[in-house]
Amino acid sequence: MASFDFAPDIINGWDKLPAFPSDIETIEFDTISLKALQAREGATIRKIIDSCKTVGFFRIDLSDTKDGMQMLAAANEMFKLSQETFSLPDEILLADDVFGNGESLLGYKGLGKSVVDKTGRRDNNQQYYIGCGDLDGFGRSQAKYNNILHAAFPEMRNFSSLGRFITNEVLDILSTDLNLEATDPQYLPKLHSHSNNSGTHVRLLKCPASAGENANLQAHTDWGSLTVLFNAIGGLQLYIPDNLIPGQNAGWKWVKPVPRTCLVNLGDAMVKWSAGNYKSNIHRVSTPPGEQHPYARYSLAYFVRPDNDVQLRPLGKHQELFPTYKEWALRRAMAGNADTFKNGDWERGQGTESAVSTAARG
Ligand SMILES: O=C(O)CCC(=O)C(=O)O
Ligand SMILES: [Fe+2]
Repeated sequence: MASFDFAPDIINGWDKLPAFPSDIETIEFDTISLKALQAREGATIRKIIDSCKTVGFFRIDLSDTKDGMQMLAAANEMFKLSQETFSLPDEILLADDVFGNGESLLGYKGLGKSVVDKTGRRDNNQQYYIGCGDLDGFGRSQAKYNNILHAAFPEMRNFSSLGRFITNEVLDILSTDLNLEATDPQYLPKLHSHSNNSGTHVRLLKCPASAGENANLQAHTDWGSLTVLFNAIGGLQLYIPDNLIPGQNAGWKWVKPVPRTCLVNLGDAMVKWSAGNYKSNIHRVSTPPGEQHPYARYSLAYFVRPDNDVQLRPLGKHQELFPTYKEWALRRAMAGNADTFKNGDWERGQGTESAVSTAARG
C-alpha cells in the first residue's frame, strides 16, 4: 500500500490533504467564535452551555483573534515536533515508556501497547504525554522525555499556555453556569494547576497508515475536565445515543476536520461536578475514511485534568442534590413552618420513604 506521512499545516496546508468523503454520516458541532467567547456574548455562552449538556463537544473558530492565530501556529509547531519525535528509533522512544514511569502517566506509549477492546486487540497508535508540571518547571515528575522533546520545551510551554488561556475562558463560563461565582469567580480554573499535582498534559498522537479497517484508538470518554483537540485527517468518531439529536439515529458518526478550528470536549470530571448535567461523550479513532485512508494521522491535544486531590462531587447549584446532614435536616424542618409555607414545601419536607409510604401519609 502506498502511504503518506507528513505533519499537517493546519493554517495553510489543507489543500495538500485529500478531501474528507462527502457520503459518510457525520456529526456537526456548534462553532463558537473565540472573539465572541472572549467578549462573553450571550448567544455564544448559551451555545457553549447547550453543547456541554448534549453532545459534550463544540468547535472554536480560532481565526478571528490574534490569540487564536497564535494557537494555530503553536499547534503547527507541535505537529512538526510529533513527526520528528515519532520518527526516532524504537529504543530511544521506549526508554521513556509510560508504563515504566510510575503513577505519572507521562512519557511514551509505543505502537500496539494498549488494547482497543475486551478481546485484547492491540491499538494502532503512538503517543507522547508531556506533563505541564514538567513543562512549567514547578516540579519534576519521574517521567523521561527524549532529547528532541526536551529541546522543544519552550514551544510546548507556549502551546500549553495558549491552551490554558482558552480552557480557562470556558471554565470561567461554566463556573458561572454552576452558580460558583459567588464562592469564587475563578472557582473551576483554580482547580487546575500546571504542576506535578495535576495530570494536565500536552499529548502528541500518531496513527500510522494501516492497510486494515481498524480501531486506531479505543472507544472512551476523556478522563479529565476539558480537552482541546486538533486534527486534520478524519478518523475521529462519536457515539450518538438515541434521542440525543432530533432526527439522528443512534450510532457512530464521523467528525469532519474543519480548517482553523479546534475541538473542545468535556471529560468525566465535568460530569461528576455537574451531577450528570454536562456530558462527556464516547468517542474513538478509526482508520481515516475514503481517500484519506493511506495517510498517517497526526492529532494533538491539550488535556486539562483537575488537581489530584480535587473531589469529584457535585458543585454549586448541583450540590444541594447531595446535602450535608444538617442541610438535609434543616430543609425538612423549615418546610413544615406554617407561617412561611409555600408551593413545593410539602414535598421538600418529606423523608426518603417510598412513594407508597408517602401516599400513606396523605
Ligand atoms: O485523535 C483524535 O482526533 C482524538 C483523540 C482522543 O480522543 C484522545 O486522545 O482522547
Ligand atoms: Fe478522547
